[in-house]
Amino acid sequence: MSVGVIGAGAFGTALAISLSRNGPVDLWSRSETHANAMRADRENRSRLPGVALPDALRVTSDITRVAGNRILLLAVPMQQLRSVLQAHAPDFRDRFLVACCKGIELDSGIGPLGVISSLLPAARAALLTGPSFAHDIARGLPTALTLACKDGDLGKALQHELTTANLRLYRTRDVTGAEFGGALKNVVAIACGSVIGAGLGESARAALMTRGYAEMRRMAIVLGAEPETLAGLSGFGDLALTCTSDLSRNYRLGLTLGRGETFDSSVTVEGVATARAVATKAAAMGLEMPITQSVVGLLAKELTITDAMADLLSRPLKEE
Ligand SMILES: NC(=O)C1=CN([C@@H]2O[C@H](COP(=O)(O)OP(=O)(O)OC[C@H]3O[C@@H](n4cnc5c(N)ncnc54)[C@H](OP(=O)(O)O)[C@@H]3O)[C@@H](O)[C@H]2O)C=CC1
Ligand SMILES: O=C(CO)COP(=O)(O)O
Repeated sequence: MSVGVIGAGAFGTALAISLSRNGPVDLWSRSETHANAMRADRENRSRLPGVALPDALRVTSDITRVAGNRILLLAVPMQQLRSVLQAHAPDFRDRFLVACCKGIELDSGIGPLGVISSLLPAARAALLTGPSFAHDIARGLPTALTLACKDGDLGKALQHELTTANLRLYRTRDVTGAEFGGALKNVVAIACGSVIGAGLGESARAALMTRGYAEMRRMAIVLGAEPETLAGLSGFGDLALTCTSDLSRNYRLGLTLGRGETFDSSVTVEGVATARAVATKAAAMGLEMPITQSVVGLLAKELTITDAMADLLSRPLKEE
């Protein structure tokens, strides 16, 4: 099946590079100028510098051209997914849509597949998520991801179509677990970056990763997810990657918060909106999510790291 990628950012470009090892791939940018530059340079200098675009990767700013493919990967930031779908819904009809974003929508509290089904109820959709940095995928380094799809047969077909020699896909039907694991790990990564940036040590980071994982499980399981999904690539796997590497933008934002520095607001950091969305949702569900709450407070500058740690350490003692 032919593949098109919507969104020529770091991840969309990396996936297009990787998949073009299987056959031709169309990569769509909303900007004609950006598409022209990528075609001329055979590189995405603004979002993924240093990796050549293979000949089989065709760059376009023409939505009808990319939408001619059977499988469309949606590689745009979570908070933009709805507007992209609204703008191009007629072009996406009868396509297999694979959301590649990680987050929870701020206004609705739902994840990428929820957004797709709210706008296109008949769409056949899946989610691609898990531990991977765009540069690693683009350079052909070994990577394993999760393909989540409620429809088992479609999930199998997409798993085969989107696996490459270096990109190995596992599949699950637990879309809720995959959506919430991938979204919440970014919030925990901001928390972990903050404590490292503030010089509070590796032990504090390990505590936040573990208790953050407990928050991920708590919310996802109440929403119907399987615990095993949270323990898999889309949950624990991505948590491990994002909370320990300064290649992660979420972790780097945390580092700057911890150091009292400012972060470039043009960079995509999914955990910012997701922390707020999840905190609101947790309150409505009556769930305790103290680390998420602390991240919301830090981002809003209502809390310092010292306050946040004091709050977390003084919570009532309980069983693990
Ligand atoms: N980078 C990574 O390593 C990974 C990223 N992801 C996920 O992929 C998703 C995208 O991230 P990433 O590619 O890194 O982000 P980038 O910031 O690199 O790129 C975002 C892309 O989306 C485009 N875009 C934004 N809004 C719209 C819109 N309304 N219509 C059309 N295009 C739009 C941008 O276009 P423009 O340049 O014109 O603004 C840009 O090309 C995120 O959810 C992220 O969590 C997942 C795994 C790894
Ligand atoms: O999702 C990612 C790794 O799996 C990328 O992380 P960042 O969005 O924090 O850069």
